Amino acid sequence: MPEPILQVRNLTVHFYTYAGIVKAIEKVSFDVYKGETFALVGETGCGKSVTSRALTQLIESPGRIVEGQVLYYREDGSVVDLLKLSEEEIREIRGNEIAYIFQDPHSSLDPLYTVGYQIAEAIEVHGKIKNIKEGIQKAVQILKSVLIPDPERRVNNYPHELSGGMKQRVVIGIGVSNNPRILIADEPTTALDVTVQAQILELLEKMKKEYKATIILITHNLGVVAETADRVAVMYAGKIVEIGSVDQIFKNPLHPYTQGLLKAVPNPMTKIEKLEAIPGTVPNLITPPSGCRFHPRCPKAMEVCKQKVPEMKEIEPGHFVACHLY
Ligand SMILES: Nc1ncnc2c1ncn2[C@@H]1O[C@H](COP(=O)(O)OP(=O)(O)OP(=O)(O)O)[C@@H](O)[C@H]1O
Ligand code: NI
Repeated sequence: MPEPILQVRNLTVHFYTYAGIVKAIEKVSFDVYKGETFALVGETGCGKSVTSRALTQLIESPGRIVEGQVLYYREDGSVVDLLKLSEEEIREIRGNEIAYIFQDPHSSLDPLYTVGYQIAEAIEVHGKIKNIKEGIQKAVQILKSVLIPDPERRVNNYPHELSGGMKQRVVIGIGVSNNPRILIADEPTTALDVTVQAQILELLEKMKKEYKATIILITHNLGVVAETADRVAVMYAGKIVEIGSVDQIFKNPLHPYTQGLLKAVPNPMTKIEKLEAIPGTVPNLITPPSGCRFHPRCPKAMEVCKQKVPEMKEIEPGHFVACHLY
C-alpha cells in the first residue's frame, strides 16, 4: 500500500469580495503519497493555485479557509492538521519541510539581492546555518545541484544578470535549499520557452530523486502531466472531478470533463503548448451552477446533475470520479 504524506479533506476556500463571495474551492479532497509526483490539472481559474496555497494556510485576505483538514504525516510518524497550526508553527514548516516553487521567477526573486544571498537567507530563516556567510557556501552547492554553470561566480549575480531559465533554476534551488519533504511547483515552466521548459522539468525530476521529495505539480499542460506525473487530479470550477493514475486518466477518462479535455488535445503524450478550451465557459464562482458544476457544459448531463452534487466514487482501484453517470 502506498503511504500517504498528505490527506486533504473537504478543503474549502472563499474570497469575500465586494461583488460577492467567490467560492474558489469547495470540499476538495485528495491524498498525496510519499515519493510520488501528484499533478493538479484544469483550466485557468479552476482553483489549482488556491488549493496548493491553502495546504499551508497561504491564503491572504479577502480569502479565507472556511472548512477542511490537511493531514500531514511527519518524518517521525506523527500526523498534524496543517490548518490547525498557529502562524508561527506553519511558518516553521513552510519553506522548510513543505516548499513552493512559483510560476514567475521574476516576482519570486528580489532584484536587490544576489542569488547567493537569497538562497542563504532561505536557509538561515529556518536556523540551519550560523550566518549568511556559511549560507553562501551552501548556495554554491545548491547552484551546482540545479545545474547552473560556474556557480562560484553566479552566486554573486543579481537576478537581472541571469536568463529566465537560470532564474527559475535559482527559484528551484531556493525551493530545495532546506531539503523539503514536499515540493509544490505551481506552473514552474509556464513563463519559460519550450526548450527551457523541458530542462526545468528534468531538473525537477533530478531534485525529486536527490532530495527524495514528494512533488505536487500544478499545471494546465497535459503533455507535462503525461511526462512527469504518477497520479493526477482533474479540477473543474473549484471541485475535483476525477483522480487516478496517469494511465487511468489518459487511457480511461471517466468524467465527461476529463474526456473533453483529452479530446481537445489530439495526442496528450506528445508535447503540447496549452490545454484547449472545451465548448462553453468556466462558470462564475460567486453563483456556481447547482448540482454538478459542469452540468451546463456537459454533453451527457441528466436531470439529476442539476439537482445533486455528485459524490466521489471509486470505480476501479485508485480511480475516483464525481459524476452521476457512475
Ligand atoms: N484574491 C482573490 N480575490 C478574489 N478571488 C480570487 C482571489 N484569488 C483567487 N480568486 C478566485 O479563485 C478562483 C481560483 O483561482 P486560482 O488562482 O486557484 O486558479 P488556477 O486554477 O490556479 O488558475 P491559473 O491556471 O490561471 O493559475 C478564481 O475564480 C479566482 O478568481
Ligand atoms: Ni494558478
